[in-house]
Amino acid sequence: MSDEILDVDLLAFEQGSGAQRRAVVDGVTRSLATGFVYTSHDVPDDLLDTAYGLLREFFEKTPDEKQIAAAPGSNGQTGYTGLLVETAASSDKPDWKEMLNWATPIASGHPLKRNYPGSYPDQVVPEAVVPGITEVLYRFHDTIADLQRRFLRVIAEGIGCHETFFDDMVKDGPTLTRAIRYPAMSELDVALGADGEPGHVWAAAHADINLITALPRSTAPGLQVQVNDEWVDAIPPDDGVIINTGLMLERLTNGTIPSGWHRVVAAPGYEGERYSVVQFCHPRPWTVLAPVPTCCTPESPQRYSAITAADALDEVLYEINLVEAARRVQ
Ligand SMILES: O=C(O)CCC(=O)C(=O)O
Ligand SMILES: [Fe+2]
Repeated sequence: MSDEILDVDLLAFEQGSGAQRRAVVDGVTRSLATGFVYTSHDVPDDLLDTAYGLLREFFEKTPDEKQIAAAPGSNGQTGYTGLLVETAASSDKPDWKEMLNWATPIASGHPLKRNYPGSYPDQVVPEAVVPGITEVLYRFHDTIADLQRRFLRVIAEGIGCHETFFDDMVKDGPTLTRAIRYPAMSELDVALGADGEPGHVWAAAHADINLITALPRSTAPGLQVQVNDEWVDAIPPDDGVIINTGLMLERLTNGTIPSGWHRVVAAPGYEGERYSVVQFCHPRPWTVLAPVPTCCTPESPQRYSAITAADALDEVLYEINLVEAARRVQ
């Protein structure tokens, strides 16, 4: 496996010459052997600053105030989820993190919402505790979602599909934005009490379920990627966005693009908290995830059967402990 996470220029793919465009496709294809790539972008800095500022204001509220933004019945797909709930499929120790999830609402009569209400819950945002946050969160969501749609065009070319292959697949998809606060590790013992078991980390090793994930900014190091059985720090260049691949893309590409395994751990000696906002780009739930013909060859025969995106997501939500009526880890 190639072991380097490369830095590419999405804008050169969109605006450059044929040779520049090919160089970006080539760089992305090589880098995604690790499941990760860094890219330049055109998301305005002040949008990131404003969103992160308001999110910090939210997470600094009292636990009771944050609970106002909880959305019972949504299985963590919108609103606030408290500390020590989400648990990586590979682990039985919940993550030391709290989070706020949101997505842009679609019309209630839209067939996607009628057929897949679980994927399109009515949005719960903390407007009551942080006035003005709703508009910023939705603007942030739409801006990053558009960046992901554009980045998928590079990937489409890289796998020999038409560059617009993913456009329809993600239009009105249940793409989810998630703000995460990881408290200082020193606070964990207090939270767990005397019976607490060791072994919790900020986020245990996992691969994301979706197509690709964008990570525009974090406030401290901690994200690590598994490359050739070693954990390496993911440190994007200044102003770079991290993109990582998920299990749905691995299935669609017949394993040609593996999903990126990652975890979030506090660096030894680091005593602070960490904030990050990530966005999971999802295909529409009715998408049948079957390997594309360009990725199935005599040397690489079809490895995966087909499954709908809705069913694939349902299975993972159970595995990661977000199904409220069936928590695997209490
Ligand atoms: O906080 C990060 O940098 C990554 C978070 C993550 O991997 C996730 O929420 O799936
Ligand atoms: Fe992740």
